Order: sequence, then C-alpha cells, then structure tokens
Amino acid sequence: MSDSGEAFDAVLFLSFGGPNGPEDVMPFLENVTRGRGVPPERLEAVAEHYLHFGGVSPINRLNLEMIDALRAVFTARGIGLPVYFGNRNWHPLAEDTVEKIYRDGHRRVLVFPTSAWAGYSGCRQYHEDIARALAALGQRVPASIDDDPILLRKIPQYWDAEAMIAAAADAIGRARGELSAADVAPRLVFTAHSIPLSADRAAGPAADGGGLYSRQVAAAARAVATRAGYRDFDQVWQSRSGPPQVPWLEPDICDHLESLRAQGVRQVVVQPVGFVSDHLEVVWDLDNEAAEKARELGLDYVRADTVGTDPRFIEMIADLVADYADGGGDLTALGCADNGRTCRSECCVPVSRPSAAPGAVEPTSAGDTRRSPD
Ligand SMILES: CC1=C(CCC(=O)O)c2cc3nc(cc4[nH]c(cc5[nH]c(cc1n2)c(C)c5CCC(=O)O)c(CCC(=O)O)c4C)C(CCC(=O)O)=C3C
Ligand SMILES: [Fe+2]
Repeated sequence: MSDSGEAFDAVLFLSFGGPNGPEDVMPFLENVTRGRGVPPERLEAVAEHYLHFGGVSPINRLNLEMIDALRAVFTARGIGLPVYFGNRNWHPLAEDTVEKIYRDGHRRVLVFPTSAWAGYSGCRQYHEDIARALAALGQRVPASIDDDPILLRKIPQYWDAEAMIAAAADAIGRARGELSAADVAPRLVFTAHSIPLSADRAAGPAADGGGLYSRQVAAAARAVATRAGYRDFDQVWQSRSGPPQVPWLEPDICDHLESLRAQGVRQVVVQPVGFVSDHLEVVWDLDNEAAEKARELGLDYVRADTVGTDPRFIEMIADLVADYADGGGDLTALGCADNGRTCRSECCVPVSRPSAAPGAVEPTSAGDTRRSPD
C-alpha cells in the first residue's frame, strides 16, 4: 500500500461505550440499537440491567483503567505516542475524540478496538465508527481536511494473541481454586456474545465461507482449554437479543447449565472468552443470571476473570501498537483498509440492513442519524 511506511503519531483506544448514570441509559440504548430491530421489551429489560448497577456500565471505568495502564507501559518502553479514548455509543464519542486528535495536530492514528473478533459487531462496525468520525471531522474542520488529511488505521483482530490465551488460561486456574470442593474435576465452559446466525454466516470474507466469528471463538476456546490443561470443555453463547423468531448462535449458557446438570455435572467454571473485560454482559448475564440458574440447579458455579484484569493483556496492546507503529505492514494482510473502508465489500456485512450490491460503493454510516446525546 502506498502510504505505508510512515510512522504513527497517536493511538485511539476505540470502544463500545456505556452509560455513566441513570439518565444516560435510554439515550445510550437508542444509540446502540437504532435501526437494528431490537424489540422494545428487550430494551426495557436491558435498561433494568443497567439500572441495577445505578445506571453505570463498568465498561468506561475499565477502559480508563486499561488506558492508564497502557500509558504506563508506553512510558516504561519509551513509546512516545499519546493515547486517546473514543466510543461508538457514548461519551467520549469517537467523533469528538477524532476532532480533538486532529486539532492537537496528529495526522496518523493507530486505532486499537476493544473487540478481538471478526464479524459485523466486532470488526466492521468499528470501521464504520472510524468512517463516521471522519465524516464528522470533514464538517467540523472543512477548510483543512482535504489539504491536510488524517489517516486512521485499525489494528486487526487479535483474538489469537498469545497473551490473551495465556491470561484466560490462568484465570481458569484461579477460578478452579474458588470452587467449594476443589478436588472434583469441574466442567469448563466458555462463553461469547451470541449473534444472529445470519450475521455469523456473513462474518469474514465471503470467499472463505463466512462463519469467521464462531470459528474464531471456537479456536480461542480450544487454545485456552489446552493451555489450561483441559481436554474436555464446552463453548456456548450468551446475551442474545433480537426477536425470538430470529435464530442466534446457541446453546445459551443458562440452557447449557440445565443440560450439564441433567448429565450429572456438579461443578462448572465459566470463562467469558468473548469479552476482553467485565462488561455489563459479564457482570449481569453471567454473575447474576447464570449464577442464579446454577444455584437453582444446585451447581457449584464460578466465573473466571476476563483477560482485561491481567497485566499481560496491556502488554499485548502495547505489543500490537509497537508492531504497527512504524507504518509497516501490508494493509491487505491486515484484512482492512484505512479510514474506515473495509478490505472487501462482502466482508462482515451488516445483515439487518440491505447489503451493498457487488461493486457498489461501500456504505458508510455518514448519514447515520444517531442521537447525539446532550
Ligand atoms: C459480538 C458482540 C460483542 C463483542 C464485540 C465487541 O466488544 O464489540 C458485543 C459487545 C458489547 N455489547 C454491548 C452492549 C449491547 N449490545 C447490544 C446488542 C447487540 N450486541 C451484539 C453483538 C455483540 N456485542 C448484537 C448482535 C446485538 C444485537 C443488536 C445489534 O445487532 O446491534 C445491546 C442492545 C440491547 C441488547 O440487545 O442486548 C447492548 C446494550 C457492550 C457494552 C456493555 C457494557 O455496557 O458494559 C459490549 C462491549
Ligand atoms: Fe452487544
């Protein structure tokens, strides 16, 4: 690619965002689900989950902690790049952060996404966030952006990074020690965010047959289990939403706990391999719902830590940044193009919206009418 080879001068830590108080909950959920066919009952239920925690998602605090830790690692390693924080769905919004980055004079920005995975939600939508932020920038600083352009390059999917596998495996070891009778072999169960089957079929390059999200999750679970010394394990799904008639990846963790109990299993260790930190899905869907289900069933249940609590995860982010910071690397190998353009028009397409016809101009979210929260 022609503009490879020039060093980057800033890092954008790009995440999902979450509410910081009860009054943020509904506008946040509207931002998340605009145009995505999530039924109002589901939204109300999810709002209740947030309100259970005072309307505050753990995600922002966790991201800020990770950013602090990352800055410390940069300092220790002599990496001089400033780290900025932006989100898809809540403040600080990516649009505002990219404007700040631009006004601060940075023109080559490496983007670290907090999702490790392929698929629309985990990969392509982050490209859309970048494209939307750039479109906003064009409106906000119209005089200069064409003459003095900015480049944002997303770091590719990192689900198979050695440090993530090792951190998740160690978390399983710690969790096992918390079981009430640690001498019995517990059942090891991995979870990741369910997505509609149609979205999974569209995940990854169409030429590779799709299914890349579920294949990555399965491979990550296998690698972690092997590393933790388990030959037998299950990998299931959690946090499905959408209308009931739409099929999503299954089984769900709660249904799975029932079948395990029916098989005579007494002890379960659940590791949320699909989540980099203790998002609301982890602290609600696993620590509340699944834990309660396990109690009802009389299962001894422990949820293992997410990798975000392990310092090796921060080192891994720094390693990724170091790998790409000099501007080297083939963009095709990265699987993505710059500035929010995706590598191929048929990669990880959003299935709940009409997909682009072959050869059509890439859709971006520039015309997206998300409510900008006040
Ligand atoms: C694959 C995947 C990841 C992992 C990749 C990544 O990390 O990006 C992820 C992460 C997250 N999802 C999150 C929150 C929500 N996801 C929702 C809805 C949905 N997620 C989906 C998929 C994923 N989601 C899908 C297919 C939907 C249906 C609607 C749609 O097609 O868009 C809804 C709407 C209500 C509901 O339907 O549950 C909410 C509130 C939060 C923040 C949590 C916090 O506050 O701590 C995080 C990190
Ligand atoms: Fe989600």
